[in-house]
Amino acid sequence: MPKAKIAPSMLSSDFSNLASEASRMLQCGADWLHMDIMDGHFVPNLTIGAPVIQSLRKHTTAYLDCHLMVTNPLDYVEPFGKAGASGFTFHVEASKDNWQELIQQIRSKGMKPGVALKPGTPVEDVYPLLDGENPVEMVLVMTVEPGFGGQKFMPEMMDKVRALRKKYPSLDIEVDGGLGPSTIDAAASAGANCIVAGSSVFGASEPAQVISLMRKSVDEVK
Ligand SMILES: O=C(CO)[C@H](O)[C@H](O)COP(=O)(O)O
Ligand SMILES: [Fe+2]
Repeated sequence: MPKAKIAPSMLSSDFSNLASEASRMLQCGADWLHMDIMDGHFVPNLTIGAPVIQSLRKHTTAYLDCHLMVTNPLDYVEPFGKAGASGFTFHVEASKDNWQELIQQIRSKGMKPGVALKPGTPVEDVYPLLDGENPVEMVLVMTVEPGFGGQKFMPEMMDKVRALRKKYPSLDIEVDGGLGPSTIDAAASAGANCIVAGSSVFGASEPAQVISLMRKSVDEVK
């Protein structure tokens, strides 16, 4: 299984101090910064867009792992590429008829393509995006309904992670929603290696300890 990537979700940060919150997380040992993009339509919440990514990019060289919970992901590819996004993960539910073009465009703008799936979406729906000649490089398995931080982890989603890990041993598999010290072992043993964690990291008195505990749990899985 690929190495652990711990990605604090900046959704739980103090947005008025985004650059310093980002550098605090990197100092605490974060590998990636997870950026939640919500359009108020695909999900019932509105967050940030390309201008904020562009502003943050001026302050850090870190990998910006962008999770696009938007109805028309193709419209976001060019602005996010220009803004300096590193990963561009779109939802399979929002890309039924244009995922091939999406993947190709994301790559052509220098970003790493990923696909996300909501709890109600069967894992088989992402297989075509992994089996073609231009596959995505990461699958994000939602472990809560997308839209808000601070929700409860859905352990039944681990069946999807296990199925993906069995079929794609070297794939980056990300889990997102309700991850923290009490749920990391379930996710790691199922085969997840990219771990998004918002409230558990930002709510901790020692975020570095939470990050290192989660990394250890993933990297100890054989
Ligand atoms: O995509 C998301 C919500 O749609 C967030 O990344 C996720 O909820 C992280 O927050 P927490 O760790 O608090 O659950
Ligand atoms: Fe997310």
